[in-house]
Amino acid sequence: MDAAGTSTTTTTTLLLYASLLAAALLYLLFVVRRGRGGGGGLPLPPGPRGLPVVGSLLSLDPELHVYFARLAARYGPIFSIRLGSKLGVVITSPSLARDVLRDQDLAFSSRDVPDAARSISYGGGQNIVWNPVGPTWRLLRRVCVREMLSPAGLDNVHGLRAREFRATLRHLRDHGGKTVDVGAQMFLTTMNVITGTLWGGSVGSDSERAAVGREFKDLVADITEMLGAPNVSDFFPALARFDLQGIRRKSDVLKERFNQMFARIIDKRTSNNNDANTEADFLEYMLKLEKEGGDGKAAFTMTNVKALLMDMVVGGTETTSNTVEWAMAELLRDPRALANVREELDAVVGTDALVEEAHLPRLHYLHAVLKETLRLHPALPLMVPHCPAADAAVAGHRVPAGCRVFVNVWAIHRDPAVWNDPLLFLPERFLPLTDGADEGELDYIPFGSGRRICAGIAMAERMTAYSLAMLLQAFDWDLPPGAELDMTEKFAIVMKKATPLLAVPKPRLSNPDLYYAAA
Ligand code: HEM
Repeated sequence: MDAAGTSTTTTTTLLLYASLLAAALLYLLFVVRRGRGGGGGLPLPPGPRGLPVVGSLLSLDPELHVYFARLAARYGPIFSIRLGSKLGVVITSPSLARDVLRDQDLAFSSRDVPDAARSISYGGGQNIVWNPVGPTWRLLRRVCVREMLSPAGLDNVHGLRAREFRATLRHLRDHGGKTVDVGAQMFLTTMNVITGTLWGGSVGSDSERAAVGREFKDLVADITEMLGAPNVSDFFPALARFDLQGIRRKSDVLKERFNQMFARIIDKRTSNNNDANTEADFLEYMLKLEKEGGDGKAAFTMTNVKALLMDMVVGGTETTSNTVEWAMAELLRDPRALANVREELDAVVGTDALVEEAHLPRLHYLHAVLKETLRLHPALPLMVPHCPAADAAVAGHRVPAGCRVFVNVWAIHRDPAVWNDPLLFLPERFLPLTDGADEGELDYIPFGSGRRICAGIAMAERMTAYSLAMLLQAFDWDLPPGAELDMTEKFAIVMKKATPLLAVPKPRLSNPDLYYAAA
């Protein structure tokens, strides 16, 4: 890290500590401490004792998934940790993950909404991710999964994906020999596919769309940073109104920028409403549902329309593009696995044609590479935390209502009791694709499980497979001269590579015209 970066980090850390100190004092001043919650007889899960008032906040490691894995090694597969006035409960075994996510799915299906997320999700209760399970959540999920994210919904916009992938292909071809930021490139492609699926061509020309894509990219990066930032308002909810670190103010600004972009896109669509060429895309479907007012069980408002657009744009982009970036990084340091992917691509597609989505079902090794990538680098290492609405019991321990339940997927996926050589990148462990993971025990859960399972699995699987296939079928890749691969992770709600993967593409298709073929 350079000097400027170090000083920014130091300032941020000092600010956090100062806020914590202020929070602790304010907390003591303003809050009458409540008792330890409804008895229930069962003990809380074991865990570090922590300090009065702040709990374990001062010993938190920014790499939260690794820190929690260390604590699990000491306290066991269920432990509790107090962070300010909040209690966290961390699950680190496949059988307890099954208990929480499947056997007691409904009891654990609420969310403890972080302050930043409340702002970004239009006050909470308006979108899928941060809504408790209920009629609104059901309606929103059904709308998305049925109309946009199901295999059939995805088939309807197959042409759009092909066009966006061809545009990326051309861009990389024109960059042949120059260094490319693989994750940033894949982010733009994913963003264009997702926004294209949401509102089709209503944003205008290609260059306008590229500009919108760039603006969204910065906004999504800022939002995931806000969601991952340790926030005093979350550790001491009674102090949230003071917004001591200004995170809510920043989140409100980001939300408003998104809001204005969505409003522009919706206005443009509604003013073109009589246009016979209006596409039957997801936005059109949502606007129709908004006019009807819902499904009779739950209302569907313009705020829901925007909150759902936010879910798709924020939930679908970095998760997908980071996975492709990790897969490329793993393959660039494993020539044997890379050669296997190539051999399969050459057998199924060859080098005289472009890879198409129709080829994907025959690319078994490539799918195994992606599964292995998500095993070692799950996009959401602690998932989206769950929350019991009432006191619950797990493995003889009390899990109090309102606490934040983390499932450490990252640690479960590296558990030597479950996986042979857990730290090695071995796609073969997923061949044939049905083997290698015990569904019953939930030892492989990159998309979660139960009611709250990722709503975008079909899209994620198609996009990651198509992206990786395209990058590897059409190009050879080298690291820039003198560069070394750095596989360090950076924890955030969506885990990143600490340093972006930079690599140099070299075209390998037999006919240069293929790179410029129309979809
Ligand atoms: C490799 C890519 C992806 C991974 C690894 C991933 C993983 C996850 C995980 C772990 C959760 C939380 C599950 C839980 O709370 O139990 C989740 C939730 C969600 N994901 Fe994904 N996701 C990916 C891509 C996508 C895409 C492409 C979309 C949509 C365009 C999407 C939409 C959602 C939504 C809406 C939720 C909230 C579900 C709910 O709370 O009911 N995801 N995802």
